[in-house]
Amino acid sequence: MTANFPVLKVQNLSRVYPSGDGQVQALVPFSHTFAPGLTAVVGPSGSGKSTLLNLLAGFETPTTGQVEVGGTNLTTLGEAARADFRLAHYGFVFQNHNLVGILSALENVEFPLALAGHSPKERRARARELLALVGLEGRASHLPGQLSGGEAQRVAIARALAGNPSVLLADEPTGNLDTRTGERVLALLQEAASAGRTVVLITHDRDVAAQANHHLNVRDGVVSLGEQGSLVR
Ligand SMILES: Nc1ncnc2c1ncn2[C@@H]1O[C@H](COP(=O)(O)OP(=O)(O)OP(=O)(O)O)[C@@H](O)[C@H]1O
Repeated sequence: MTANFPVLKVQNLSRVYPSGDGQVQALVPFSHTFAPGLTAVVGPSGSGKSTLLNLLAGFETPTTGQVEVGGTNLTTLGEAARADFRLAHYGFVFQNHNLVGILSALENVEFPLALAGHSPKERRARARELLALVGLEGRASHLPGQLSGGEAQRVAIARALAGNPSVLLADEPTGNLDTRTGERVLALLQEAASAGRTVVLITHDRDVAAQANHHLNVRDGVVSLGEQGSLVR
C-alpha cells in the first residue's frame, strides 16, 4: 500500500563553487518535481551528482533556487530548523554508511529516534522491527566493526527508515558490495520507494540504474531527464 508522502521539488536550483581565481558551475540551474519511487542519478565522474544530492539534503547552500519538501522551503530554514526538518523528513544511505562505531547495530538504528524524542521503549521496539525488516535481527548487538559491508549497509538502511522519511537519499549504496548483497540492498530501497517515498540514488552501475522508476542524467552540471542508463559509464 502506498502512502502520500510530501513531494520533493526543486526550482531553479544551481551551485557554483569558487575555484582558484575562477568558478566551477557544478550544477546549472534546473527545476524538477521528483515523482515518488526510485530515481537513479547517473553521469560521469565530476558531473555534479554529489553536488545535487548535497543540495537536496540541505547540506550545501544553493547559489540560486530552492529545495522544497511538502511545500516547505528547506533553503530558507535556519541551521537548527533545517536539522530538525531533515530528521523528520529525510533518510540517508551513504557508501561509507556513517554508522556510529561505538554503538551496536540496534543502537545505531535507535539513534535518530532518540534525537526525535521517542521514548526508550518505543524506539527499541521500532529499531528491532527495522533490523528484522533488513534481515539482521541476529546482529542487533554487533558493533559496526563486527559487521560485513553488506550488513552495515543494511543497518544504514534500517536507520534511514527509522523516522519514516518522505525522502531517502542514497549515494552509491551498492558500490562496495558483491552482486548478491547489492541486489538485496537495492531491493530494500525499492521497497521503501514502492511505499510512496521519493528515493534518489546516485549510481555508476548500469544494472542498478536499469531498475529505477525514473532517471536523471547529469553531465557537466546539466541535469536532464533520461532513459535508463544512457549516460552510465
Ligand atoms: N567544495 C567544492 N569546491 C570546489 N569545487 C567543487 C567542490 N565540490 C565539488 N566541486 C566540483 O564540482 C564538480 C562536480 O562535483 P561532484 O562531486 O558533484 O561530481 P560527481 O558527479 O558526484 O562526481 P563523482 O562521480 O566522481 O563522485 C566537479 O568539477 C568538482 O571538482
